[in-house]
Amino acid sequence: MNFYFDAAKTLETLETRKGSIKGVLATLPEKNRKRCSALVIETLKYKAPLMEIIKASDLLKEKKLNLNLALLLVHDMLLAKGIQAGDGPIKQAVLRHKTRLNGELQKLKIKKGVAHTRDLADNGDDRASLIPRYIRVNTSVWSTEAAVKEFISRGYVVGDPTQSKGFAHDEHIPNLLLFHPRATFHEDPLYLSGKIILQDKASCFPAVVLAPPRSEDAVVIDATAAPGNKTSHLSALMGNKGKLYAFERDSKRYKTLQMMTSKAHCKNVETLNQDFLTTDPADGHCSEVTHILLDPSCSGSGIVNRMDHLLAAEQEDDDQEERLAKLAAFQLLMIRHAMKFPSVKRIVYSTCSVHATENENVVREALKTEEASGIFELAPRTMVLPTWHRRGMPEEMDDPGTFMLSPPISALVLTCYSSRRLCCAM
Ligand SMILES: C[S@@+](CC[C@H](N)C(=O)[O-])C[C@H]1O[C@@H](n2cnc3c(N)ncnc32)[C@H](O)[C@@H]1O
Repeated sequence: MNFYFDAAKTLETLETRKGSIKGVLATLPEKNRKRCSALVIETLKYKAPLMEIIKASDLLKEKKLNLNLALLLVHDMLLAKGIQAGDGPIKQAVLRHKTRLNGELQKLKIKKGVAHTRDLADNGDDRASLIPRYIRVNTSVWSTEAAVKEFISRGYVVGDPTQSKGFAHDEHIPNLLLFHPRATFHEDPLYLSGKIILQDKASCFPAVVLAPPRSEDAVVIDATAAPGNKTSHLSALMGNKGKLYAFERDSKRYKTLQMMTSKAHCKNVETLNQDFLTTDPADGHCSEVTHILLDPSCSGSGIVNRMDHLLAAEQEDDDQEERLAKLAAFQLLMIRHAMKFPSVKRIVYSTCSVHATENENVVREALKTEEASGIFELAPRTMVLPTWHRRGMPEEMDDPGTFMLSPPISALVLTCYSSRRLCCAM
């Protein structure tokens, strides 16, 4: 039954929208991760009909059950191979309602006019199936030329990634390859050994825009690092030289960060299970930091994948506004803190949100603060992926001439750049 408790806890975390489904599942204990993830995703796909079925029954009158646990157990009892746990009071409680729950399922299928139970599923956001599978070659381990040769030796052809065996170089991000959307590399030895990183294009923007120095005396901070894809990207861009301090305040996510940076062969990274806001910018190595990446917690509203779509519909408007305002206040605090580092030349702020509240508005406010005054300004387009076609929402900024850069789907990148001036782009 522990397995169901873990899965119920995961559903609970997802309700608080503290991260994407993928991110939250990555923090599950490795032992049960695969099985637990599959159950959570399947249950989310059927969440609406399962809720209807459970509510129409008396199941929740059973004292030992909360809604999430009930969703998982009813899912397995009605839609899978049965409850995978030994006999115990909780399993017995659900089994007592089996006939009624089954009856409600049949009624629901008639009401919805579907012949098969699978037709009740929410199969997610179709746009996700059009996004290429992106692979970042981990240049800390090998070169992109070697990676290309390896894929060609496996029968892949450089060219059109919409063909099942086609792949191509990304036109904006160096060392990023595009494959067919259905290509999977999760079990591939190249992925398991850290030679390739599965990282979407938008998520690669911040490290490239930060452009950290590639020298032995470089001192860089990744302020909000777990799970660590941007950390390993920064480390690779630094040529694994100098020092990259990676902060993560959440202890569970910190473990993932340690695992990911070790798997990616990052030798210049020092991970710190610490709140970035508690650092003293004037202290020790902090005073030498020249580049900071800030990719703080956000609403995740810009992430398009089949799974996160399953959570999207649940947010009420009022709740959302309050939540966004809270996130924006925290994000502003993080930028203000980063601006206090005395040697910092460039700050990149990025989110995977599509809301101006968390993007343009946060930057606009950041630029008005005393920390920014006379020191930081927005980066011009020439410094921030100049060939990228989109620049965010100028109407949301005080200076409509400011260039902003927004990827089409997954993330808004805002770059604050300083050489005693701050530049920014989204
Ligand atoms: C959006 S995620 C970062 C994703 C990461 N940059 C990557 O690409 O893999 C934000 C992370 O920041 C952490 N975090 C939030 N506030 C923090 C703080 N004040 N100090 C350190 N970490 C923080 C969260 O726990 C979360 O793991």
